[in-house]
Amino acid sequence: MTYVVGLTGGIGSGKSAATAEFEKLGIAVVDADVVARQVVMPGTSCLQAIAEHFGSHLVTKNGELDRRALRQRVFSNPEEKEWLNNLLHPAIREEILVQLEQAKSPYVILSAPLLLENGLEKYCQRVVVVDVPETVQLQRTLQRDNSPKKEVEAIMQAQLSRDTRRQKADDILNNDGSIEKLQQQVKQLHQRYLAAIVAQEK
Ligand SMILES: CC(C)(COP(=O)(O)OP(=O)(O)OC[C@H]1O[C@@H](n2cnc3c(N)ncnc32)[C@H](O)[C@@H]1O)[C@@H](O)C(=O)NCCC(=O)NCCS
Ligand SMILES: Nc1ncnc2c1ncn2[C@@H]1O[C@H](COP(=O)(O)OP(=O)(O)OP(=O)(O)O)[C@@H](O)[C@H]1O
Repeated sequence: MTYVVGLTGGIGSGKSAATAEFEKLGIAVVDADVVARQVVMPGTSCLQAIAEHFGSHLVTKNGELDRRALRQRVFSNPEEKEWLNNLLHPAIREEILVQLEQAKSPYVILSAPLLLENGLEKYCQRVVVVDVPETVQLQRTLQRDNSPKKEVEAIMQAQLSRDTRRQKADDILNNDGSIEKLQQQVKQLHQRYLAAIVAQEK
């Protein structure tokens, strides 16, 4: 399999902003959040299981998952979050591995908010963490999602702490500055990963 760089960070840390920069550099990105949407598309067994467990009202009239309703259910009830994770994480992992195999760029980014929580780093040669203070996470997510503060805080509580994530990182992207600063750091890491691949091939 191609050289895999795991990219993670808490909600609203800037994973999508960072992966967009890697894509501009011609690097394939496998995004767990995108895969998480694919596995609950209309007609999937996962969506059927969610409707059977939580109630058919979680499926909209056009047959799609009511994501906001499910978000409210699972992040206010740890047992329900556990049930959903146990259903979706195996399906997400399976599809991630398929997409990693299909990647054609010099290395591939596996972006996952729960990369470390779900042990996905075992598929990665290197792990980069997008790091911001919790206050910045909260402010940016509230602005982007227009979600209740308690809900975003519950999601943050369901994820690793900032310190634990930083300790497990091989590389850090500091994203508490401008987007331009993030772009500069991504370009530097890109050169390092290309050099690491050349060194590995020798
Ligand atoms: C609950 C759902 C439907 C809410 O959907 P919604 O569109 O509102 O949010 P979205 O999927 O974009 O997630 C927003 C952020 O929430 C965080 N998050 C999502 N799922 C989880 C989870 N199970 N545990 C902790 N944080 C999570 C991540 O930081 C994610 O980037 C959705 O998050 C979901 O299906 N989660 C379970 C699948 C999962 O664990 N995805 C993460 C893959 S690593
Ligand atoms: N350096 C930055 N300066 C200002 N705003 C930023 C910066 N980086 C990201 N943002 C904004 O903060 C919000 C969160 O960023 P982004 O969506 O990339 O985070 P994420 O980690 O992918 O979030 P999630 O875990 O919810 O998928 C977005 O609205 C994004 O445009």
